Formats: sequence, structure tokens, C-alpha cells
Amino acid sequence: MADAAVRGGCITLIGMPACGKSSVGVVLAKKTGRQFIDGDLLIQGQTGKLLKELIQELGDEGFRALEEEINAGIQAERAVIAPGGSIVYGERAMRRFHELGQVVYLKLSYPAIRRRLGDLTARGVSIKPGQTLRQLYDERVQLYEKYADIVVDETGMNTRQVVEAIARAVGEALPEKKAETSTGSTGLRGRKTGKRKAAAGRAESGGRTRSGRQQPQSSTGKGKRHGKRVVEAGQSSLSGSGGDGELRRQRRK
Ligand SMILES: Nc1ncnc2c1ncn2[C@@H]1O[C@H](COP(=O)(O)OP(=O)(O)O)[C@@H](O)[C@H]1O
Ligand SMILES: O=C(O)C1=C[C@@H](OP(=O)(O)O)[C@@H](O)[C@H](O)C1
Ligand SMILES: [Mg+2]
Repeated sequence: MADAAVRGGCITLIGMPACGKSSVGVVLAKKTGRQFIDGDLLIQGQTGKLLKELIQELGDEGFRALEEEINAGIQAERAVIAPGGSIVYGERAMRRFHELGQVVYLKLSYPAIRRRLGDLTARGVSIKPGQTLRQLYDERVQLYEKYADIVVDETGMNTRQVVEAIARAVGEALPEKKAETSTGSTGLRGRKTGKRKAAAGRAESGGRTRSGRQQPQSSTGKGKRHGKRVVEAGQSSLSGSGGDGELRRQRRK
């Protein structure tokens, strides 16, 4: 983990629109002492237009090109970055995020995204004419998985729990809250990837120090995905009792 973590100390959140990148991101930034950069606000600031107006004016392709250019130019150190959900179409921008630090995919099921999104045009989602949200979801999930160093499944978690899950995943666990129960305290949920699951109940007895900082998670070297090594997070430091927490780390070579 150290290589990615020290690059620039940034944490970039990727995922479908409405998965919580912006709202989680700002809290994560505050809790981990980082700056917060919202990619959508950068675009709006530089163009003086709303995202939905830009999508209507420039179309799907034009918007994505502009989004890529602006995000690829981000200069930051120790920031949480929340780009728009369509940023994964921009290879240059994704390369930039990997230079700056770690990329975390906030994974949420299609029904949950559907529920949160509401009217796509009013919200300004970048989608091809005739493409359904389901098709967009399936297309995007592959890209989010491809670019993620870490995947956090946020099913059933509130914002605070997601923030804690990300902090743990990047090795900066936040101080424990009292009276946290069951799966909520793990901040990490099961993924049906066929990969090894981090079993519940091992974390609190595991590698975390009193300060909340996690011990570096060991690489198992298991599995390959998209040509990269898939590294499961060290089971010892992941979850609390009763949870089904799991985190998957994909280390770039
Ligand atoms: N963990 C969560 N549980 C329930 N609602 C959430 C959660 N995280 C975010 N939301 C809500 O989802 C909506 C979209 O969040 P937002 O941060 O704008 O997502 P994004 O930046 O990924 O598009 C907001 O109304 C936000 O309050
Ligand atoms: O995924 C998308 O197509 C988009 C997501 C939006 O950002 P959020 O992911 O922050 O909602 C914004 O960039 C734009 O409206 C397009
Ligand atoms: Mg956002």
C-alpha cells in the first residue's frame, strides 16, 4: 500500500452518480485532515455553467472530454477528490488520480442507485441517447472495477460508516466510536466476487493500533484482475464482530 499512499496522499472516490462521492468525500476530508476537491464544482467554476447545461450543450462525448481535461489538470496533495461519475471514461484523468494517490470505488447496487438518482435529465447524468440506466450501470461498473485500487461496498451504510470504511481501507482508521454494533462497525461489506472474504470478528483483535492507524495490510498476491494483482486486505485488520465485511485491494504495479 505504501507506494500508492505516499504518492501524493490523495484519495479519489469513483462510482455511479449518487453513490455518495461528494457527500462522503467532504466528511472524509474533514476527518482525515485533507483538502476536498469536487470535480463537478471545478468544471462549473471554470465554465460558469451547470453540469446539466454542459451535458445538454456539449452532448455526452463533449462533456466527457471537458471533464477529462479539467480533472487531468488537478494539482493536489493530501486531498480527497470527488470527480463526477463519468470520469472513468477519461483515461488521462484516471492516470492523474493514480499519480496523486489511491482510487476508491464506492460500490452500490443498481436498485439503490436507481432509487437515489431520480430524474436523469434533471440531475444531469452523462448517458448516450437511448441507453438505459441499467445499461449505463453495467458499462460503468467494469470501468470502476478496472480503475479501483480499493473497492468499498457501501450497501446499507450511512455516510459516517462509509467514511470509516474508506479511512480503514486506506490505512487511516478513525478513532473508534463507542457502542458501535455488528456490521456497522466494520464499514465493509461482502462482495460476491468469488475472492477471499475478510471474515468478521478478526479486526478488532488484529493489527490496528490504539491511534486507529492500521498496520500495513499484507499482500496475498492472490488473483489477477484486469492484468493487475488483486490484493485482499489483511483479514486481521478489517472487520468487527458479526459483520460480513470485506474489502478488496487492487494494487497497481
Ligand atoms: N450512505 C448514504 N446513505 C444514504 N444516502 C446517501 C448516502 N451517501 C450519500 N447519500 C445521498 O445520496 C445523494 C447523492 O449523494 P452525492 O454525494 O451527491 O453523490 P455523488 O457525488 O456520488 O453523485 C445525496 O442526496 C446524499 O445525501
Ligand atoms: O456520472 C455522470 O454521468 C455524471 C455525474 C455527475 O457527478 P456526480 O457523480 O457527483 O453526481 C456530474 O459529473 C455529471 O452530472 C455527470
Ligand atoms: Mg458528486
